[in-house]
Amino acid sequence: MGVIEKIKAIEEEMARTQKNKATEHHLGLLKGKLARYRQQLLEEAANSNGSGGPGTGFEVAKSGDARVCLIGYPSVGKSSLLGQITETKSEIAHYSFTTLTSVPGVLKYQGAEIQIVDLPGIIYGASQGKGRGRQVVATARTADLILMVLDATKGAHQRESLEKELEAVGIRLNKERPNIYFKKKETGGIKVNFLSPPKANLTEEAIKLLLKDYRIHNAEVLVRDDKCTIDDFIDILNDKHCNYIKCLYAYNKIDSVSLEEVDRLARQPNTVVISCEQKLGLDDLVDEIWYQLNVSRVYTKKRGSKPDFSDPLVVRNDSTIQDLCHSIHRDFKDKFKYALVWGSSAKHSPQKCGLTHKIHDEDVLTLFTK
Ligand SMILES: Nc1nc2c(ncn2[C@@H]2O[C@H](COP(=O)(O)OP(=O)(O)OP(=O)(O)O)[C@@H](O)[C@H]2O)c(=O)[nH]1
Repeated sequence: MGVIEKIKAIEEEMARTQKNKATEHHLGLLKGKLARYRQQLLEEAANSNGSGGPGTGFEVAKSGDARVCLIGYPSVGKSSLLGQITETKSEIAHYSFTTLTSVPGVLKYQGAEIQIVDLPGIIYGASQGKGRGRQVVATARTADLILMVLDATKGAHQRESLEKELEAVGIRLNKERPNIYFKKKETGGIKVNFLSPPKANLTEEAIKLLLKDYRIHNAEVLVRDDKCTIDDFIDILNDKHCNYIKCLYAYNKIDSVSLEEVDRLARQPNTVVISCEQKLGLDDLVDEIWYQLNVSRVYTKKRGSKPDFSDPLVVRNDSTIQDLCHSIHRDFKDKFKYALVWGSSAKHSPQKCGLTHKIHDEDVLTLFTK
């Protein structure tokens, strides 16, 4: 039996199995197997150059300060959106499947450059190993933020099925990595500990059953969060293939639905409502993209001259001067002597700071080297 058939058989068995306390462990085992086979399928795809290596006209080099991937069904308006918020104008035809290769555009936000990649609108079937869907997934994994573009005139199924597809290939949206410590050992058997008694279905028995199925006989497990589920533990077992990515939902074409519907959609979490045609909500969307990326701009200034506000360095929020040095060059921190810092992170202006100083958005720094 091939992997695809095995996946199908497990999915069928899961659909047949009633969900209740008695079947919980059995379902957990099936889910664990399913995750393993899906991983195998994606690995096979990657090895056969299905992940979008050179020559497929798909993979895009990561450039700019952050990457946002657009995902959505054909004709929801991804190309129109890209045309509105980035500097790359992609051709829009009034029929489906115009986006056959990904078109990277650059969104300039107060000097920072955010790469926006439009993925082909064909993600469906990716988890079953079908065609281009796999390549879409491989690129989606590299995103700092996924922007799911949805058609406000269509029902909830479009969002649900995209989420299901992403879920099936190990992309977890708006979720933190489960707080479980797991380490394989050479000897000593299986040791399972809980910081506090489990409140969900992840019990010691469930963990031991899964580990046995994964042929892991020596390991240490510490569940730090009492709300962790069997699914969370399966994710930890398949950690290399799980990506935890933020997702922003953009409902387009709000010009074509009632105000009540716009209001209902806009109240959902992590959601922005827009109309590319009427140019509604686009500024809010760009602000929200920036906010969700969770990055800060830092301006550098040479001694005696004004800072260059047109060309910021972009670092994750909560970064230190050491992180900033690392983003300039791998070895830069070895040359670093001290920095003068202006801005909200400085106690007085300028403050003389070392490598451990935490920088804030829009700080200005002069770096002194040895
Ligand atoms: N009413 C309305 N129509 C829109 C809006 N934005 C885009 N459209 C229309 O939706 C259709 C599809 O737009 P595209 O931008 O090509 O959509 P896409 O998601 O890139 O489609 P594919 O290239 O097939 O993946 C076009 O006919 C657009 O004119 C909008 O805000 N309101």
